[in-house]
Order: sequence, then structure tokens, then C-alpha cells
Amino acid sequence: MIGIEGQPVLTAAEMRAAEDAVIATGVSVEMLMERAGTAIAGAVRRLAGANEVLILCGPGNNGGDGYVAARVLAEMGIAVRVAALSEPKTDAAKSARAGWLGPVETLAAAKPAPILVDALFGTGLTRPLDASTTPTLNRSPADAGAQSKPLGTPLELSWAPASAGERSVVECLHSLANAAQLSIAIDLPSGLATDSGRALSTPPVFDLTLALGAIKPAHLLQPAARYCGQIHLLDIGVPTVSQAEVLKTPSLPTPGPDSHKYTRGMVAIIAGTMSGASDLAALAAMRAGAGYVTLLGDSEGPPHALVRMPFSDYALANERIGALVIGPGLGRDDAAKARLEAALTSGHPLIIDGDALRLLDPDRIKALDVPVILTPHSGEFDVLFGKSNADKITRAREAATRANAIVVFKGADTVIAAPDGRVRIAPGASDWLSTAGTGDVLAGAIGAMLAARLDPLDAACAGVWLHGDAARRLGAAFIADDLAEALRSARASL
Ligand SMILES: NC(=O)C1=CN([C@@H]2O[C@H](COP(=O)(O)OP(=O)(O)OC[C@H]3O[C@@H](n4cnc5c(N)ncnc54)[C@H](OP(=O)(O)O)[C@@H]3O)[C@@H](O)[C@H]2O)[C@@H](O)CC1
Ligand SMILES: [K+]
Repeated sequence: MIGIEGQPVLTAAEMRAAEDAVIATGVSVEMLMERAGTAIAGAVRRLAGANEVLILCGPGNNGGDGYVAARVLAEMGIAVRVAALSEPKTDAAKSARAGWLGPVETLAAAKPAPILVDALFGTGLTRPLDASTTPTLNRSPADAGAQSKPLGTPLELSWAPASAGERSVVECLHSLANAAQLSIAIDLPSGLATDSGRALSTPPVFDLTLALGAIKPAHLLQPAARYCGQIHLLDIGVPTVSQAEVLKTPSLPTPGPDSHKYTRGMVAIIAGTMSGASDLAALAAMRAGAGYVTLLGDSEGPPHALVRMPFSDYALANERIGALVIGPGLGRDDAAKARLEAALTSGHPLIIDGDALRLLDPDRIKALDVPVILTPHSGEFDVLFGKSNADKITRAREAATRANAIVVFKGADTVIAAPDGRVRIAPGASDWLSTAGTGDVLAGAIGAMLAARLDPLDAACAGVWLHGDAARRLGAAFIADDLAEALRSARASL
């Protein structure tokens, strides 16, 4: 099992193309399925100990992986049972099914086991799972009587809506997962849309998801990600590349003997009507490692290392400013608009957050010839770029191209996109980040990274990583002030 940091993220179509490229070299789908099933069996064996394993198999290749895993586990001497939703539909899955010599229970009748493995649906799911656990037969008159054939005999099957009193597929899955001590999803929990991260049906929350060959958007995007539990990647020998990758731990420059405050980077924060927000951004920039942070506007109090001065064109003209943060607590009045205009024409690299995002025109940003990082949450994103039903990765990428800026589309699944199409997706943000001021902290942290002269995409990624790591260190019920302080520990851990 491989960790997911820095791994390419592939859509269902990209994964199929990667598999097709391997198949074109003479490797059959059956061989890929054999690799996948063997890798799954190895992982399950390490986790299952002496416990019985129940594998649920669907009609496609995800189910095929399940049959192979069942066969290999049985060969290893592990107690394993198989329950199927229906007969396999694909040739590879049929062949995998034929290799499983044990009985196949129906999903509806399957008794729980301590270890549950969900191989019902993976990247091929196209519609909700609200269907009956009892397949109906697409029978021609010649097939009359086929219903009495045991599972294992190829039949033409389809699904009917669950009838009164019958448990749906989703209900069966939930009850088997609830009864299990450990639940493991193969490739994806069944019910999730691979590319958009939508839940077409609501699966149980799995303990572990074994991603096959590559991480998919649904492993990272909400709401899908919350059902995956821990995610481990299994190598199935399919080379993968993508412009989208899982966010990884940054590699940051540390001060050397020749460093001074300006080489560490100078960040200026423009204050507005709510000084607490800009104070938080300033504190975050300092704790993320900036050498010099100045707050332009009305504010007072500690820390004493923060250089406060009134906002003026003169203060803004300081050529040593390596990153200018505007938006936290700015307000949306005429004074805010004037300050934003001054920032846009200052010539400094910009981090534009909060209120400033609601005063902006993306085409105006495109015309600037300085690095720009935009940090909208979903409400700000909609105002700036318009609403859309497209998935978050596509939206962030299109916005970055449109504004010719780095877009940090914030949320529990922050997506960072560059105008050239590169995308980084942050996994597993702390749910406790949903508190006032944490966005201001992020803007300040990114400011420190940009002022340290990191490439703008790297600066945005490093800021998001430090912010996420600081939150994880704090655990529960922290406030934004704690988060800004904890950036120091996050930075020290690198
Ligand atoms: N390709 C490869 O080389 C390799 C692929 N691998 C594995 O394959 C998985 C992808 O396999 P897959 O494409 O067969 O899709 P999968 O998720 O099993 O399900 C599709 C089936 O379900 C059906 N169906 C869809 N929605 C439904 C619903 N709501 N209710 C009922 N049925 C529904 C759909 O039928 P249809 O839409 O045609 O009616 C189709 O029959 C991937 O996740 C990985 O595990 C590995 O083995 C490595 C090699
Ligand atoms: K699955």
C-alpha cells in the first residue's frame, strides 16, 4: 500500500485511458484484474487477521476484482465468503467469477462478517444505487424457467425498484458495514461518482478505501471523500500521469547565516473596517516564517514585532514588499474599493481574499502582470466566476485560466489551480477549520510563502499545507488565533 501524497489524480476516463495504454502493450484486462485482486487480497489479509471476510461483488470489473481477491484470500487460507448483486456482465468479471470455486450468496441474504469488502461498484457507476437487491430476468419465452438457475449460470439481468418490504442495495450495504468490525471499499465506496465527488447514493462511511492504480477525484472531493475513510493506493502496474495531484508536504527554504528580515520576505497586509481579520492575517504571515510583516491601516496591540503604519500610497510603494495581502476585514465601502484599486496598481505580487474578492472583476486580474493568488470560498467563488454544476476541479481550473491567476478554491476539499492547468487537491482537512477567521490565517500564510519568492503555485500549496497541518496539530475547538500561532509548529516540522 502506498501513501497518497503527491500522487496523480485521474478521472474515470483518464484511468481507462491509462489502462488501455497498458492493454495495448499486450497486457489483458484479465491480467490487470488479477493484479488488482491479488493486491487487494494482500492488503485485506494484513488487516483481517484470522477474521472471516465477506466480499460483495457487483456486475462490472469492480466486482471482478472482488472475485479474484476472494479466490486469492481462500488460497491463502483466509475464511472468505462472496455475495453478489447479480451475475457478472463483463468478460473479465465473468472469468474472475469462474475462478471463484466457493458458493455465491445473494446480497439480500448475505450474513454479516467481521471484515466487509465492498466490490459492488467502482469507476463505472453511472446512476444511483436505489435498485432492488433482487435482479429481474430479461427473459425471452425460450428462457422460461431460467429464474430457478443458480447463481453462476449466465443470465440476462437487470434491476427493478425495491419492492415493498424488500431492502434496497444501499440498505444492505449499510447494515453489513454496520455489523462489520472493519469495512473496506475497493477503488471507491459504492454509490460515489468518480469525477464529481457527488454521492449518487449514500454509502456507509468506510474505514478504508483501496484505490486501484490511481487516486480519483472522489477520494478527495466532498462529499465523496467523507465516505472513503483512510485511503491507500494499490499499485496495479498502470503508469499514470496527470496535471492534477494530491497536495504534498512542501519543501521550504530555511534561513541561513546570511539571511536577514528582507531575504526571508516582507509581507504587507492592507487593513480595512474589521481590524481583527487583518491582524490574524498578519500574525499568520509572521508565524509562517515571513521576515518582516507590516500592517497598513488602523490597528493596535501586540505582537510588537508587527510593524503598523497608516495606509498610504507612500507605505504601499515600499519596493521591498514581496507579497501584498488584501481582503481580510477590508469591508466593501468606497474606502475599501480605493484600497483595492491601490493594491491592484501597486506592482506587488498579490493575495486577494475575503471582501476584496467580491469587489473584483476577473478580467481586471487577467490584465495584471504580477503574480496573483485568489483565495475564494464557495460563496466568493460564485460571485467572482458565476455558479456552475461542474465539479470543483474543473471550476477551479477554468477560473485560474480565466483570471490568469492561481485560484485557491477553499473548503473541506481545497483545490488549488494554476492557469496552465496544474491542479493540487488537499486531502483530509480538519472539520474544526469551520470557524471564523481561519480564511484570514490562510491568506497570511500564503503571503509569507509568496514573499519568500516561491513559485506562485508552490506558495499557494505551501500555505494550504501549513494551514492544514496546523489545524491537525490543534485537534478540536481551536480558534483562528490558535491556528495562526500553530503555523509555527507546522513550519518547524518541515
Ligand atoms: N478497466 C480495467 O482495465 C480495470 C478495471 N478495474 C476495476 O474496474 C472498475 C471499473 O469497472 P467497470 O467499468 O466495469 O465499472 P463498475 O464500477 O464495476 O460497474 C459498472 C457496472 O455496473 C453497472 N451499473 C452502473 N451503475 C449501476 C447501478 N446504479 N445499478 C446497477 N448497475 C449499475 C454497469 O452497467 P450499465 O451501466 O451498463 O447498465 C456496469 O455493468 C474499477 O473501479 C476497478 O475496480 C481493475 O480491475 C483493473 C483493471
Ligand atoms: K466499491
